[in-house]
Amino acid sequence: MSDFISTKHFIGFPCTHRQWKADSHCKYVHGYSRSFYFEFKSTELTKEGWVVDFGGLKEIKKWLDYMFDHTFLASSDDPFLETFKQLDKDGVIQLRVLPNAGMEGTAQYVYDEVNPMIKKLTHNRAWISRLEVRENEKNSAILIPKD
Ligand SMILES: Nc1nc2c(c(=O)[nH]1)N=C([C@H](O)[C@H](O)COP(=O)(O)OP(=O)(O)OP(=O)(O)O)CN2
Repeated sequence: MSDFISTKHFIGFPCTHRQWKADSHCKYVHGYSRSFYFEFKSTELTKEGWVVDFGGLKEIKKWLDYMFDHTFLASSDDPFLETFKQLDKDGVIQLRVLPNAGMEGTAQYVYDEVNPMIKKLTHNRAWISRLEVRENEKNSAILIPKD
């Protein structure tokens, strides 16, 4: 029995974040166009011979748009969270809160949200075997789930 992997690259998600615990300039709000590179794995293919349908991932794209398209990402323990909530209320930013807004934190968050979507879509036939979250051409974090 072979393992099959298919991939999908979602690109162009302009959003901002800050790393409030950093001593460097990363503590200031800064923005990038993020991208998400998924690898999906299965040992069993669909009747068409696919791991996942490349065109069947609209729900995932919709969720990524909600989270990362023209949004302001804050870590849930950011001391300025209340200020950001007020800015969201005032219509200045679209606030999205996650446990950690950095690249590794985002990879974990996206994996936790999207892996169940893939499993549901494929009736547990396929899952995320690797996920790379990129903030620009230089920097990314890769999550490889434990089997
Ligand atoms: N492992 C991680 N390291 C860093 C993260 C991260 O999420 N994971 N994030 C940051 C900053 O928030 C920022 O995203 C990177 O800024 P910077 O250190 O300035 O990185 P540059 O690529 O611009 O650095 P150059 O030296 O100018 O190439 C920091 N680290």
